[in-house]
Amino acid sequence: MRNLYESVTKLDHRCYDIYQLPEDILMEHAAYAITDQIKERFEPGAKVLIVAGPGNNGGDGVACARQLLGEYDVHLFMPYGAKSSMCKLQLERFYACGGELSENLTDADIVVDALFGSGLSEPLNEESQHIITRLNELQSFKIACDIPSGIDSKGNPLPVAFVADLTITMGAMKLSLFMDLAKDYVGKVIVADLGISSKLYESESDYKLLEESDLKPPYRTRFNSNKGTYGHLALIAGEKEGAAIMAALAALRYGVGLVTLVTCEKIQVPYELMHSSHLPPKTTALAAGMGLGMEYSDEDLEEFLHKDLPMVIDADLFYSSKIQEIVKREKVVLTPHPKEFGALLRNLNLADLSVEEIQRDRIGAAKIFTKAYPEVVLLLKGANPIIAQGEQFFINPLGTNALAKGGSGDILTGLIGALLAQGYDPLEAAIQGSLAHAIASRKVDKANYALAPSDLIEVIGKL
Ligand SMILES: NC(=O)C1=CN([C@@H]2O[C@H](COP(=O)(O)OP(=O)(O)OC[C@H]3O[C@@H](n4cnc5c(N)ncnc54)[C@H](O)[C@@H]3O)[C@@H](O)[C@H]2O)[C@@H](O)CC1
Ligand SMILES: Nc1ncnc2c1ncn2[C@@H]1O[C@H](COP(=O)(O)OP(=O)(O)O)[C@@H](O)[C@H]1O
Ligand SMILES: [K+]
Repeated sequence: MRNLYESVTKLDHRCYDIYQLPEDILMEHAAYAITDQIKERFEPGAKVLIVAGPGNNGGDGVACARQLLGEYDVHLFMPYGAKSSMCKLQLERFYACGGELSENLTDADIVVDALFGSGLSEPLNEESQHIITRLNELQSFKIACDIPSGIDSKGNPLPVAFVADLTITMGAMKLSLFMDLAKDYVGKVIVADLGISSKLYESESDYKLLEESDLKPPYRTRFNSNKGTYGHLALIAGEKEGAAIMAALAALRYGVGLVTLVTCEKIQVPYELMHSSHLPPKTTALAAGMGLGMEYSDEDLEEFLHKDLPMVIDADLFYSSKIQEIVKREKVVLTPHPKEFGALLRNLNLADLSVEEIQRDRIGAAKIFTKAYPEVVLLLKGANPIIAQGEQFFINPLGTNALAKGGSGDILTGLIGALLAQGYDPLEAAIQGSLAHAIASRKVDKANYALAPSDLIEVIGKL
């Protein structure tokens, strides 16, 4: 798990004021992190095009150009010259080392985008848009310095933004790089240490980035155990019972001892699942909402949901008035996708936001909910799901687009339900369920268009 920050300005200032590390030292390290990646990936002599802007993001690029001079075929293009004092200083050093500016954009093995970083403050003018479009067309390996130019501080791409293979972000991970709308632009994201370890550079943060090493599957450690030791998950099956069946199969695969589908009607269920018209008395957690439809009366729902059990709620229940009571309970995880989240916010009279408004400020939208219901765990689905409770926010960047298919969400509900039933607290169940879901999506040995829910269930057994 890594810290994430809205801005690192405060952290940079701590370096100047407390650690006595001036901007020059930080910038030299920032530039070297880019140089290092180029040297690791390309032989000396490779052609490097660096596009540097007028501020300190440009300064990083110019310093990198100087570090590569003599060993690589360096082309430094500066459409707006150097304006910040550090950028000017770097340019003087570049000239002193024999560097010359390029007049044009040129094809290259590697492109470094150091046009704008955290200082992007206005819409891109036509020239910048043209430059970025041209860079995006090149077949080069593309590195973004700090943040791809054209992505704003909330992670929203302007109409034109640089598409990187690798983003080297300076000092610490930024929230903006892990918003859904930025996912097609950032490529792989790595952090550059700026001459000081991350332990000293970073301060506490309420925002965390989940990593593969955070996954802790529910391995069994007790030898003297029986099915009851591992909990009993009840899933309410509704109009589209397939959704609850998939969730139930995922739950069984993720370690829960007993799984029962609860339904008003007699349905065919796979032989490994149980089936009942009542909530089993020893139920340890509930999952409800997926495929529920509108066939249940409030009384039916009351019968199934009356106990104060840990529960994960999904899909159709976000549209039901029942949710107004559920969010007041303890041990609740909600797993809406953005459209369902909009409905939930309206249902609770918290806000009236469109899907686009939610996606442009996912953290802000999540905060509207967590401020009103700080006990409830919210998992806002998406390309990079956000898991939030109170003031804590976790982002899971590990899932792939293979998950963009009907049924993926049902599997997630099953995984979270399985962990709740096995005694995980709701926040941990949501984090661990989301990690298992995302990591499984990478382990399915199929083309990314081919993933079916059953493939995910299979792989979940081999994490
Ligand atoms: N502060 C520090 O100690 C460090 C800063 N670093 C770098 O510094 C960057 C931030 O530098 P700055 O604050 O100078 O900001 P930037 O370099 O990101 O951008 C500011 C410059 O771009 C111009 N500008 C902004 N938006 C524009 C637009 N849409 N069209 C045309 N011009 C535009 C501004 O007028 C200003 O000249 C970081 O992203 C990072 O790359 C790193 O060197 C690490 C250390
Ligand atoms: N492009 C993507 N990258 C990563 N994860 C994704 C992507 N698209 C969808 N997912 C994940 O897949 C699941 C889809 O859930 P949902 O939209 O509820 O689908 P369904 O209701 O059909 O099961 C969510 O967990 C979401 O985070
Ligand atoms: K940049």
